[in-house]
Amino acid sequence: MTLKAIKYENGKLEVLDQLLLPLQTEYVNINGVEDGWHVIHKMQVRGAPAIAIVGCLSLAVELRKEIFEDKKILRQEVEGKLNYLVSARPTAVNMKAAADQLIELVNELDKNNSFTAEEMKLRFLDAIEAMLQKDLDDNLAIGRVGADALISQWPGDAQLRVLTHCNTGSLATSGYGTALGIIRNLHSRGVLEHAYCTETRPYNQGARLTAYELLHERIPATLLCDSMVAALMRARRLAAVVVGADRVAANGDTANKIGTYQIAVTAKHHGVPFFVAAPMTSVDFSLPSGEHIVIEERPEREMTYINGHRIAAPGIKCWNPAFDVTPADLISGIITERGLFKPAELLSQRQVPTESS
Ligand SMILES: CSC[C@H]1O[C@H](OP(=O)(O)O)[C@H](O)[C@@H]1O
Repeated sequence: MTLKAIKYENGKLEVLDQLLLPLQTEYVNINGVEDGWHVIHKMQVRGAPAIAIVGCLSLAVELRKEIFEDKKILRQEVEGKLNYLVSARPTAVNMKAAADQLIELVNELDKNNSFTAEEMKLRFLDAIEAMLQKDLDDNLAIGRVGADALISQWPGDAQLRVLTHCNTGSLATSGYGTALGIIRNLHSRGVLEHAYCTETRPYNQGARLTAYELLHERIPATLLCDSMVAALMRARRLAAVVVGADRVAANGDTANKIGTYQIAVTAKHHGVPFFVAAPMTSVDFSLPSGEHIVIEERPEREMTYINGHRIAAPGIKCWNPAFDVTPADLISGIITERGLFKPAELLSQRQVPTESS
């Protein structure tokens, strides 16, 4: 049973407060989009897919409480609140992509005179609530595709040692995870020798969240400081690095948690295949390359304090980008629910419609 970052039932939404993990397990009630915006912005919930799901569900919670008689008012309220939710964190594309799709839906429903305002609202709510299962289905598919890919490029029947960065598991999605889902799948097949997770300063998604998920399921794992990746690759032959993504550009350049780029450079130097695992909802075909991706900068306090204790010299200037961009030429493959693609092959998926759940 994997950890649940998101609990949603009959219009009630709760999110696991990830700022308190792993030592405290507390759920936060989400009563509307204001709550949704704040838990995303403060990173009480995080992870590209989870951000989109929680953001949209926070709108669903709010709409369920209202009765609408005017379709135009419903459409305007939906558009305004979705665009507000997109502003909570700028780099991950999933919330923006979901907002665009839902705004397109609500405009279609508004123009369709066979629907009353309440029927339009119910159709809209169904589309939002379907995101949970769609994301889980995508993650299970990514797990299968990714495990097949890693096994096929690893000689013989030797077990695999895999490194991952940040947290891309059940705590970043609706369940199972993306890159961590591949590690779960390898473990379930009995072919994972060991997983290595980096602490992922300064938010410590690896030390606090990924390590927690791996221990929770008794998956053999070792925690590394971010500075230890090169030494590990020199000491142990890794089968692959697999990481998540916040926004993949059309050419395969990938924005992911800060530190991903230097792991990719290190992997290239050591001849370790480097894979990105992401659902197609994380691909932004409107961006030709990664140079156009907006990189969120977070407050310096997130670097200079741990649990309220200052760890850096008072007064030192800080730079705290939450993401970096790994160029496509450092990426061996992009693992999606539709299959494994080389970065240059990704564009072939641009017009392929996403199956509804
Ligand atoms: C499947 S999660 C994708 C992505 O999101 C994480 O960022 P954050 O924890 O700041 O939301 C990290 O970059 C993961 O790889």
